[in-house]
Amino acid sequence: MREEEIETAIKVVVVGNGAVGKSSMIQRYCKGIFTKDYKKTIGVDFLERQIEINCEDVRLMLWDTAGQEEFDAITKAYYRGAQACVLAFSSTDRDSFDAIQSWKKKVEDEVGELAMVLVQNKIDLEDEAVVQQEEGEELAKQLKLRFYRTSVKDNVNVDEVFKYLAEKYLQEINTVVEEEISPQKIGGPSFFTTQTNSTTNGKNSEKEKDGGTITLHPSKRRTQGKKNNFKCTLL
Ligand SMILES: Nc1nc2c(ncn2[C@@H]2O[C@H](COP(=O)(O)OP(=O)(O)OP(=O)(O)O)[C@@H](O)[C@H]2O)c(=O)[nH]1
Repeated sequence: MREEEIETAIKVVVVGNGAVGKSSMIQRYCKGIFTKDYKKTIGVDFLERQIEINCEDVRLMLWDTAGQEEFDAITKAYYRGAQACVLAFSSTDRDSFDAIQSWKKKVEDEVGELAMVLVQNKIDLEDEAVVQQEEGEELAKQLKLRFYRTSVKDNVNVDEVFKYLAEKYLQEINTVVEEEISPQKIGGPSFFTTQTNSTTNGKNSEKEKDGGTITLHPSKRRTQGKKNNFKCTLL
């Protein structure tokens, strides 16, 4: 019998103008709370939550970055190593919508390509809305990103945003492993299986003698050097 234990950690950065609801979104997702008070983030903050995707444990490390430009130098350093990103704007703040492309660029300049999603927050504030749903949809189409409309206050779609990013990231990384690793090199496809049908070759993996643990090191080419090790235990 063979049992698999996989742990993946994903660094997610949440970016966007000040007061769009980045801290609130992370707090809602990780702690299940919402507060009306606005406390400007100074620099960066960090929370994490563990979820399960396709029977796989995934640890999401959520980095909350300040929206004000004065903190750009600090926050940029924290983008490095990110594997996923939330680009957030607020329904009630046109400037935050107009700034999305520049946030995207700031992150990509540091990290390269990564799993991204566009989020329109504060959809509960219908009367104060200055950005329409269609505009968000249009921008998402243009940027080729999935679009979510959230209300952190009413807890609408917040879980979905992070679940999508985790799934997208896992899909990408598993494609890398599948693309680059030929089963023949390790003596046939039955040697190693995961929920993703990933296999490995001698270069990117080690089979440790004790307990039959295999550690997969996905290619650095598509992951831009980020470390994401899959651990599977064969029983
Ligand atoms: N009505 C409503 N208010 C929200 C929502 N999300 C956040 N807020 C409020 O918006 C304000 C700003 O939220 P924050 O989460 O602090 O914003 P931020 O993007 O982290 O701001 P910076 O730290 O300055 O970058 C707070 O008063 C929140 O309570 C929402 O979905 N609906």
